[in-house]
Amino acid sequence: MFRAQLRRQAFGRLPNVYSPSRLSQYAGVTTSALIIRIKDATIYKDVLDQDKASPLFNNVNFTLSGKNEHWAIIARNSSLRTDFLQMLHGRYLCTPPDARTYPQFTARQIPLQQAIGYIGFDAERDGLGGTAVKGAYMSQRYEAHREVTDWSLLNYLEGNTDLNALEKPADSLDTQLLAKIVKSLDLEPLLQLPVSNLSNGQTRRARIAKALLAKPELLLLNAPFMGMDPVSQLKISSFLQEMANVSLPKIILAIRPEEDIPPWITHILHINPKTAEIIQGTTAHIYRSIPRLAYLSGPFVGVDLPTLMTMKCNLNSLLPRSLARRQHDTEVSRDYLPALHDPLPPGPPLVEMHGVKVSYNVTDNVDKKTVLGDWSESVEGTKREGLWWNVHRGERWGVFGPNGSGKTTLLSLITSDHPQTYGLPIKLFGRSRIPSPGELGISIFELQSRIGHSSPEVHTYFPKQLSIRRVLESAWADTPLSKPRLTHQNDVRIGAFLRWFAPELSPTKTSELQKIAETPLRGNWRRSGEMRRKLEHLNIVSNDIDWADSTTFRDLSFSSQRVLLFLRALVNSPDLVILDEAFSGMDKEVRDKCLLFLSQGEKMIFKPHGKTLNGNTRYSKSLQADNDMVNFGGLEDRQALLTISHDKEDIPGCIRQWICLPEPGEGKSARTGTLPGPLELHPESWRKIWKLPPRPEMPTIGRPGRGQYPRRKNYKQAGNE
Ligand SMILES: Nc1ncnc2c1ncn2[C@@H]1O[C@H](COP(=O)(O)OP(=O)(O)OP(=O)(O)O)[C@@H](O)[C@H]1O
Repeated sequence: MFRAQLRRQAFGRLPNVYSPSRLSQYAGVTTSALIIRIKDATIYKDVLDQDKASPLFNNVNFTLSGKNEHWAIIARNSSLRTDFLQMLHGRYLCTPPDARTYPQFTARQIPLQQAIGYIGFDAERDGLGGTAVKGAYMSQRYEAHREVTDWSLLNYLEGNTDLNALEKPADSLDTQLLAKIVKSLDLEPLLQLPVSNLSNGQTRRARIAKALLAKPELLLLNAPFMGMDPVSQLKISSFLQEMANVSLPKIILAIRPEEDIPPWITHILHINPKTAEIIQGTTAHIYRSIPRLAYLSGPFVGVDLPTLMTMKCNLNSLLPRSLARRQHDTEVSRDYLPALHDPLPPGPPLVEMHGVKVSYNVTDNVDKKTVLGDWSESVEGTKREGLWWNVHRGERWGVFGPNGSGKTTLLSLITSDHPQTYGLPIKLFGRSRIPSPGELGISIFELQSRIGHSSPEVHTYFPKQLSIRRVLESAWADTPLSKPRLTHQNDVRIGAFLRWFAPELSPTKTSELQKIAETPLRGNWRRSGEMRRKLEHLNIVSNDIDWADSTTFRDLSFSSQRVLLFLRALVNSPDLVILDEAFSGMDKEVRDKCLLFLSQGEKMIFKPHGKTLNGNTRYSKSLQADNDMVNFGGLEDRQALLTISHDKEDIPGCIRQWICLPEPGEGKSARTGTLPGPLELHPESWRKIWKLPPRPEMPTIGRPGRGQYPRRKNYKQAGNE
């Protein structure tokens, strides 16, 4: 009776999904012991939205107690995850105002800004924020020369990033904590390095360290594992668990549904991407409510369906029928490639590296650091120093390796952003950078016209004031800001790209093409003369894509900016396409659309709600394909592709060759291999690339079903007690 009363007092109405375990969990917890208490709240982005009655979240109920509970916020859409964490952080308008309270912080009079820390890696920009200085131009990252404002990582962590830093007393720094964090996050060897030289993964670790050093009571981490190699992911996850276990600080993670949910997470809050409806409870409870989540990111992640089927587990109750059927029937990848798919025969070499070694501070024996090629390998039977690697036309490479192993450095040698490209034994498109007797060197302008490149670095330094159309046009220019050399064909190609991606790029999120596709015409309308005329008319008049002139790169969301840079890398059909973390930060559906476009161009469309009886019915020929008006048909055989990603979901299905760089300082050489088909349909290959141990036995979810435990007799026979 008393318990029921208390429950009513603390929560009012019950949360959207309520589990008995959750009920008992809060019985006995007084309101003042709660860290966050949100009850029947409606959240608006700003006051104006309130007038328009378009809330971000409706009827939010959420409680974070001081108990040993660890929450993960899961949503497919990056902006939903960010908005929810920001809402927990005290941002946005809450109605009624007292529906969102922070009882513990209020009782102890700790200001919210001090009590709650937030770091976002997802839709927010990389880099170390305003507290540190990133290079002013892309190649500055790879230079050995240091400016006075090139703060070291130690300066950054200690907060000494003012020019008169020495005049500031280093009072509040907890040196013990600093030492512990630096050790646990493997930052020790990087402490004296300028922050602008850190790799993406190293930068992320540095940001986590900085946030922990501020000693918040609660730390909100948005997509902390994005861009981290699988080994670092595990290390950081167990370090966060260690901190969270003692509530120093308490941690809430926001992750994507396809990411592994760390095993120490006890509670999940899932946000529906379409309706923003919230479902929450213990992990076991959520896996039972949303079996798809258990399959995608829970204990079954990475286990292919046939293996799952053979496991002693009541899968029927776990997997929704449609998913089971789809996984079973489909024999094509997301980008419409068959499960077994031979690589293309290699053409002439585009990139030749004959013993490449990248070192910094070579004149200083103490500070000398080799970041790539610090090994010897067997080349045609002879031991040779450095990296020996060729990329041929028709090849599709995945470039892998732990954070800091030199992947971006390797690609920067190819794009020539790295100053050492000139002195190293590298040939690009058959020529060296510097002229040799009887041979002209390849110019930077020729390189730029033959390489399409999208990466977090390109994103950071790209001029944001350009219109969407100008961004695509700049693929035919010497630099993003110089005048492009355009022909009528280029214009038609740009129009085709803009139309295909109008739902992602235009302010109205609609596409004229879609409207035409839905126009009812008589007879075999998709292939009628009338349809063709309509499509041709679009190309001539082009007023359906006027928005591309009036909308700038800056106006787009982070995910759409990434889409635009991906399209820029493809639009002029360069000989070599380099996609370095090009899909990170994109929403899942958008990323899959980009992958399909890379492989099939305008030929195929994906219908998320198509019939699932036969996997192929989800894909159908496009209007353009039906009317022989495909302008871009995906990556061509004469092109080569290089992709970098730590996320297996971001690897294009066409990748057949892979190279994995060793851990820096390991002395081992790079490993190479091939894939039998799309990585998505060969999940075991991912473990092979990363040399990961076999997956542990699948844990039991919820109450064990029949046959999940060995019979008592066999159990004893096996020598167990
Ligand atoms: N100017 C420099 N001086 C010394 N070391 C540098 C310099 N520039 C880069 N590095 C180091 O080179 C190494 C390789 O960096 P790179 O960005 O190529 O790694 P990566 O494999 O792409 O990592 P990530 O997966 O984290 O993006 C890193 O350890 C980085 O700190």
